[in-house]
Amino acid sequence: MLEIRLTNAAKRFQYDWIFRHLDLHAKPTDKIAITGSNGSGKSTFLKCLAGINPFTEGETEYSLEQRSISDNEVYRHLSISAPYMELPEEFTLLELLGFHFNFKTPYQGIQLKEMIKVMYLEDAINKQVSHFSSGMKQRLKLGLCFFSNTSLLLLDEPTSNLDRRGSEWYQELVHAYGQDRTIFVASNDPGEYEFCTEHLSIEDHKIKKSR
Ligand SMILES: Nc1ncnc2c1ncn2[C@@H]1O[C@H](COP(=O)(O)OP(=O)(O)OP(=O)(O)O)[C@@H](O)[C@H]1O
Repeated sequence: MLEIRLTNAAKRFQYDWIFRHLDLHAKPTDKIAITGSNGSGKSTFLKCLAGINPFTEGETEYSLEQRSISDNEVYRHLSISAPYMELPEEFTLLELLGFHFNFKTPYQGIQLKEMIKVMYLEDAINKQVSHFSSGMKQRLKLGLCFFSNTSLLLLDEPTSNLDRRGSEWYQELVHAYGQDRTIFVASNDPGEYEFCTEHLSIEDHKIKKSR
């Protein structure tokens, strides 16, 4: 189970500070919402946590079962779903899942057939991902996240492109596959993070915490 400690973390692009002076201890199974207005830095914060962008200042410590994980190993323990993350569109669904799970272990041994059923994509098994609707792609992105055996899930606008049924499905996914994992949700839609017990709000370069 993964723990994250940030001490005095900060991010700046050129001369613009996005956030500063952040201390955070995310414990295993914590569910944390990141909120803030458009352009406040929610996605940037998730990218820093994922190691896609580096923090400008501060210390980051990741540990698994009390054992420290080096920065270049962190990616093995996390999954991210975000609007800016591309799917390999030339694959069919079955090819993509086969490829992905060559590298990641399935969560609790779940089989590809079961994943496809849970994502309600049975009719698209041999369809190229480039021909998926935006909602189908979003279910696939979230499925790849939740069905990979990683301790940290980073979800950026998780229900974008999902209809009402899809949004309810997302809640069920969190409930069925997210209980024993640390989850961060970057969002401005309360429906996406109602299960979160901690809130970080980014405004004016400051991050405010509340429960
Ligand atoms: N690579 C970059 N270089 C320079 N500035 C950047 C870069 N990435 C993001 N920014 C800036 O950082 C700020 C925060 O952007 P970010 O996408 O994190 O906001 P957000 O809160 O996720 O917004 P939204 O709710 O609109 O998705 C914005 O002013 C953005 O222009």
